[in-house]
Amino acid sequence: MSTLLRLATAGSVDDGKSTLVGRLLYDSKSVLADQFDAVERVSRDRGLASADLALLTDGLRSEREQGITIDVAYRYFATANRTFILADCPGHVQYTRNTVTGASTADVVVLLVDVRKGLQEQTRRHLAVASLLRVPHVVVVVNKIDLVDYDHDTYTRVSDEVIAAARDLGMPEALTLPVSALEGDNVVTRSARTPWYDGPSLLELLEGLPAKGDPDHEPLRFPVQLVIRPQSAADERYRDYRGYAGQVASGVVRVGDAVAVLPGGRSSTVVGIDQAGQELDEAFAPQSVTLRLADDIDISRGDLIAAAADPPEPVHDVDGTVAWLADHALRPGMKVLLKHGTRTVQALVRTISGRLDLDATELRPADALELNDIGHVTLRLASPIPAEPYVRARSTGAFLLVDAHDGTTLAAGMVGDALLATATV
Ligand SMILES: Nc1nc2c(ncn2[C@@H]2O[C@H](COP(=O)(O)OP(=O)(O)OP(=O)(O)O)[C@@H](O)[C@H]2O)c(=O)[nH]1
Repeated sequence: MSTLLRLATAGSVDDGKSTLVGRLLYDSKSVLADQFDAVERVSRDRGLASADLALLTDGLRSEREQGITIDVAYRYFATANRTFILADCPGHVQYTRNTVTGASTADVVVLLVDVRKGLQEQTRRHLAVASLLRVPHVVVVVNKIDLVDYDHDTYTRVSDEVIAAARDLGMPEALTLPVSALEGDNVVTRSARTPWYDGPSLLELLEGLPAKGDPDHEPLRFPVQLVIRPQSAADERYRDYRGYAGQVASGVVRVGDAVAVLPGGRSSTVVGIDQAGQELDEAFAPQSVTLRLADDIDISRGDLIAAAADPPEPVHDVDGTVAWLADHALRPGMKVLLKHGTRTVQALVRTISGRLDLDATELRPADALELNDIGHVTLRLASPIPAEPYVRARSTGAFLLVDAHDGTTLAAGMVGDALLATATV
């Protein structure tokens, strides 16, 4: 089993995310010497006394991609014990969009709080999003502890506040720790300046978190990205070749497995699993492979190959919890595109059944969802999708709402009443 850990950072502007990530990369020796030289040079040019580690992170952000990752940069780094994929979300105004994007695939969210400010509205919002997205672990870094002279009581007050808020949002215990990203206290090594804290450093904590669940216990979900049929294969062996390429979204697929193809519902058996010219006996999430089936079924991009014993039901109506990410409001009657796995269908917003009130942690009636609101909606689809509750399957329970005209992402959504389940726990 891989010990890969996906982490996302979140926090309000200036809480120190860039500095923390830079410190983590630098102190864990994940930064190349030439990158650090460049940071020292720029810091000197700007008249700073010491290297500004936030510059390491800003370099990372310039690697932004298009589309859904537009506001999030990903970076791999590794220690002797574990490989990490870091989704770094800038803390500007549209914090929810970034948090949702980064956190939707994360095993752990590292949430920063400035010890002098304590729990903020945005901290609550980030906790709510992490809770909705069922991120397995939340680590709250109580940062800038150097600015309160490493005071134990101040830390405890903030830590207690955060833990209570997390509990109100139905989250399992949030872990908290005192940190100075600037000075490096408790980031990679434990600090002598916080003798009252006997827990692990941030890196030790991240290295020790349990890895993702065993894919063997999850049902197979394989969204088809591409149908492969060599038209003029010179080699006779490939003349009748027909394969379905994609990425295993969850579970394991083995040769001989019975599968259902959705939304049509036809069933078949896996007779081959190909990957880069090799034949495999099995493949598991998140491997990209090509499946061959025993029967000649009409399958196209956007279909879902699922375990025959446990297939999701294709539905025309979807109840969902959405984080609204657009500047214009979401209102009933609006027409959008819904992207689910590799399938895109037209959708009509029928009702808004509520908006999450973060202070009361409950749903309140609403006519519209504004930028960064989290709410519950019902959607009618032009053609069915095999949707299943997000609480059951994170990979196939998630969807995006997209603007039909310009393709921008309007909302990140989760099938089902994740909100109510969360808010009433
Ligand atoms: N004293 C002290 N200052 C810190 C600490 N961490 C960050 N800072 C300072 O706080 C300011 C903001 O830090 P950044 O890392 O840029 O903040 P950010 O949250 O990443 O902000 P964005 O990149 O805009 O999202 C900078 O001046 C940092 O040097 C800390 O632990 N102690």
